[in-house]
Amino acid sequence: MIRHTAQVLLPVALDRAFTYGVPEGMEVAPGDVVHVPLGRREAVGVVWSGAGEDVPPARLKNIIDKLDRTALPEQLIQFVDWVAAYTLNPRGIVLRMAARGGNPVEEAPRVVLQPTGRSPGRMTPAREKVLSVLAASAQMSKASLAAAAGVSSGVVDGLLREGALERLELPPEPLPSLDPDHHPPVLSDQQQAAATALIEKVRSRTFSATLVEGVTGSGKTEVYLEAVAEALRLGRQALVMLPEIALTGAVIERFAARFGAEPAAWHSTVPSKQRAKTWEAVARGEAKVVVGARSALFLPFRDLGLIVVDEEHDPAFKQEEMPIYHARDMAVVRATLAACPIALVSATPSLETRANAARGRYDHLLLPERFGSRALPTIAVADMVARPPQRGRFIGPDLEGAVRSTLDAGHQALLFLNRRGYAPLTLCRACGHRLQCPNCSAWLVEHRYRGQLACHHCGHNEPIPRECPSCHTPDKLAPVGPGVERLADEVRAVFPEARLSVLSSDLMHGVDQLRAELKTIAEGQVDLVIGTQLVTKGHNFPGLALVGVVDADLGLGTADPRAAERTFQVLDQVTGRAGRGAVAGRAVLQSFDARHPVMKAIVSGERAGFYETEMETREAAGLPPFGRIASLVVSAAERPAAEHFARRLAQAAPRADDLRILGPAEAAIALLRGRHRMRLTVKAPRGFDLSGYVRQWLAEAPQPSGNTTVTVDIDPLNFL
Ligand SMILES: Nc1ncnc2c1ncn2[C@@H]1O[C@H](COP(=O)(O)OP(=O)(O)OP(=O)(O)O)[C@@H](O)[C@H]1O
Ligand SMILES: [Zn+2]
Repeated sequence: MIRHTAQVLLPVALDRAFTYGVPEGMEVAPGDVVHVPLGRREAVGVVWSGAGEDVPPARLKNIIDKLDRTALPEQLIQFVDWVAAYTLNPRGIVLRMAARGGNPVEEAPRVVLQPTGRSPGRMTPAREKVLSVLAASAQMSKASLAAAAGVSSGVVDGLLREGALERLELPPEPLPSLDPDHHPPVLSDQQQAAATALIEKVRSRTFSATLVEGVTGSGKTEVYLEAVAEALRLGRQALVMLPEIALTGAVIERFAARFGAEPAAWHSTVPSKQRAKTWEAVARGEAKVVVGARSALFLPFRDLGLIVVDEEHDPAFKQEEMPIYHARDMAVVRATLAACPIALVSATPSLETRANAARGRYDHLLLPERFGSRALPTIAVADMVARPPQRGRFIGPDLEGAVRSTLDAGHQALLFLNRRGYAPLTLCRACGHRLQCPNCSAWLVEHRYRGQLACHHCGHNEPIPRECPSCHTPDKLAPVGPGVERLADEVRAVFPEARLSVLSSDLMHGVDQLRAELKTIAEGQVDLVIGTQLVTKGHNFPGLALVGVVDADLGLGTADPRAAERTFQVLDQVTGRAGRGAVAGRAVLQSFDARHPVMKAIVSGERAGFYETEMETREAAGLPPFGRIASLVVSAAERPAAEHFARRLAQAAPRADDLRILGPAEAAIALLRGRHRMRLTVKAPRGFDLSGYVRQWLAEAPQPSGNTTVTVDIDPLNFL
């Protein structure tokens, strides 16, 4: 007899699916979530399509049972396979992203009380009050009934016992439905044109990709909300992806104001019970709009009608841990599979997306002006060479003057410094020793508020020592350079009267506190804000008149080929927080290199010119978006092992036309979490199948042994 079998993919670091027998009487289809035996354990897996391996009947194990969960849609299965094949992550690891819903929790029914019409044995004033409250609103929960009547719950219990009230179980409350016409805005002509174009795309029910490029404050959010509304009208689902979960709070409020109810949120801090509910609601097509971080891309949408990637240029869309993938790029793939439009939204698009628009692969919608009568901020560079700050200070005279006049006028100012902690480096003034992480090639960052030195790469923490660990001289350790904590000290000394808020991820206890703080700022209860990149993204602080960038050169001195692009994006975005309300905005950029093309572009607002020059530079160097890159990082506990294997790997690389392999070279962070790292960089022309090439290379090359590992990053953003 031929036994019926099924392929089951498990959410673990394996690429292949396993073959299991299907017991008599059980029916399974691709996407079904099942329990299977795995060694001596039990595991949850997903029935996959395609062939598994042949298993001799005697060794074939049966599926244990099928879970009571909505199956993963066919499209999600295809998507997992696609992402795994492109990124070279094992399929099981990618599946784990898609199966994150966890087990659905049986929802307790809502219990309410209602009158039976029978009178209690004895009537008291308290009992009368309860019954009269219920007469007005037929059903209530016990707690709210007692509260509304102003009696103890014992009174209600008495009425239940005597049969004057009865219990009723209601099904769980349905999700609030979003109304596309709840509160539509009046759009400007420019906004309306863009919105109409997007709405047309949603109606067409085919794949298209559109870059929505609009200056900060042009109303990009308002525009894509119209496309979301159209998806709602068609009864279809929409996914809106944001780079930062701190942003979701404000965005969800805007959605709620626009549609009369909150969309579903999906990110790492959503409690697991809620996640399970949301996962199911998305799978059943009941959750129509999801606002989430990159992992929302792996939700089991039933009928996806639109994807929006807001702040599409943001590097936070790239997940740097397993599975390594770029959520913006994979979102385009997802839209292709779903045959729906995708909108990539930004004030400063990535060069990749702009190049796709220039090649005509993406449509390009422009919003060149701010909404209403608001203007973009005027921007000036404060030359730190010509007019340096006082010794030991970081705010120069130009910026200090600008802050002072802003505060005097009763307006808000923001000082941006993308460095957490007190000082990025601690040095011994007796012997010159620099305090370094024991596990990484990185300096330890002083966090004075919590009295620790921390490594921002591995999370290592140690108390701040009193004496130098090298020469043992006491009290000679000195901070070098500023972090936001040190800047805060300076600000307190220079502007003692200002109400100050310091926004840095490590100073906030969770997303809720951060959101509360952002709200306080938006409401104008703070005069001066000091913030890291947390404050640059998409926030609306209506009273903010001045943005001061303390170190505008910070991102430029790196070997990252995208350094100029990144700096341009960050500076445009952070200066774009100024002047969004009634007061005009301005920005001051402190720079030691005032003539740098990035500073010039930001000051003059010559965006097109900047992009053109950057494109030319990239093209000349064969870098993305004109060429392709993959990187292979070999790491091992011992340096010689990493070096040796990296060399053997390089030797085993198949020859290919136009393809170059650089390295192995020591990675910029040569030691990370106690592992030595060597980097191989593959450069290929655009259109080259890099995933296929690297897959073949790794299959034919010697396999790493011991603790040596190889991490593949297709289209890397991070070159450290
Ligand atoms: N048509 C409109 N009617 C009323 N208010 C609008 C309209 N368009 C934009 N606004 C308001 O202008 C501000 C900026 O709009 P929005 O946040 O959508 O811009 P954005 O382009 O997404 O900005 P950024 O890229 O800087 O985050 C918001 O407070 C928004 O409510
Ligand atoms: Zn470290």
